[in-house]
Amino acid sequence: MPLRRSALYVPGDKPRALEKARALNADLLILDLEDAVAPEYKVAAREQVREALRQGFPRDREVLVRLNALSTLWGDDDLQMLLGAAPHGIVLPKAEDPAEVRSLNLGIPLWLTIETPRGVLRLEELAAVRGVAGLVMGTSDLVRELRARHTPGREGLLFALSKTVTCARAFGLTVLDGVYLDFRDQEGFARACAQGRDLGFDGKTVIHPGQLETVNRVFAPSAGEVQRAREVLSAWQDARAEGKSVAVYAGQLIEQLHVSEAQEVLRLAAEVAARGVHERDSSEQF
Ligand SMILES: CC(C)(COP(=O)(O)OP(=O)(O)OC[C@H]1O[C@@H](n2cnc3c(N)ncnc32)[C@H](O)[C@@H]1OP(=O)(O)O)[C@@H](O)C(=O)NCCC(=O)NCCSC(=O)C[C@H](O)C(=O)O
Ligand SMILES: [Mg+2]
Repeated sequence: MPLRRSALYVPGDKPRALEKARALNADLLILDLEDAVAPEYKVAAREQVREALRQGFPRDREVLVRLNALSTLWGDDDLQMLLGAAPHGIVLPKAEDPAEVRSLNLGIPLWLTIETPRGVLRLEELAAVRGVAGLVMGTSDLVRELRARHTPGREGLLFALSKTVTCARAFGLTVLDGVYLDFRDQEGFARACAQGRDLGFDGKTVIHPGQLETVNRVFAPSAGEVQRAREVLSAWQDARAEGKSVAVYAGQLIEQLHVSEAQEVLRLAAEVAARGVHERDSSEQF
């Protein structure tokens, strides 16, 4: 699975943001035609996104586009534009109907936003549709629809968050956590990132460039985790060379599954390092 720690929503009606996004350290960009764009700018935004895709983005960036729901005035035209422009993926908002998702299997990977109670209830069917590559939490819509509240621990969302992660894992999909709206609050944002990581998300969607450094750091293995992974592998190799079926490292039992975990940590760390030059070069403050 590619490195997908951060996914920045970029409003499709803001040429300055579309331009700026090219140089930002987001693993994915989600060019947005849906909720970031007011109705009167929908048509212009579609043209601006088409032009941005035509001009292209850096090679190591995955570029997705979130279209308007197909039930809206704009959805069908958005889809036609995207079939021609061929981004790396199409993000469907408010996904809840597996038949509609099946009808969108058009050769471009599909990402589903899970942000309605019906979407949560039908997750297994949605995640199983051929062509679906990832699930994206839409926590703002979901909080509103559930009549829950935005709390620091996101208690009202835990069922949906965990069910989405579980379904993504069951079907081999990438899974991204929802946005943190208070984009100047770095401490609260770091806690929300850590919670998402600990729940099993691969990364998190963000709304502002100033959130990228934190999300990229939290969803990457720490230096301590990398060190531990190396030592686990070394302890395992020693144990196997001695003919043992399991190893003990730092007083803990190590089995094959822990070896696989350690290998995954090192794989992610290598991918982060490969991006690192680009990230260290960016000293811009927001
Ligand atoms: C939240 C914002 C409206 C804040 O905008 P602003 O006050 O203009 O921020 P700054 O002045 O601090 O911006 C500094 C520079 O960064 C550029 N910028 C800002 N945001 C972005 C962005 N998202 N992508 C690219 N570039 C960005 C500005 O242009 C400034 O550049 P410069 O001119 O060089 O100084 C704004 O950040 C924003 O609009 N964010 C995105 C909002 C959005 O996409 N919303 C929809 C997605 S969230 C959602 O719907 C989730 C889900 O569906 C759910 O239900 O949960
Ligand atoms: Mg939404």
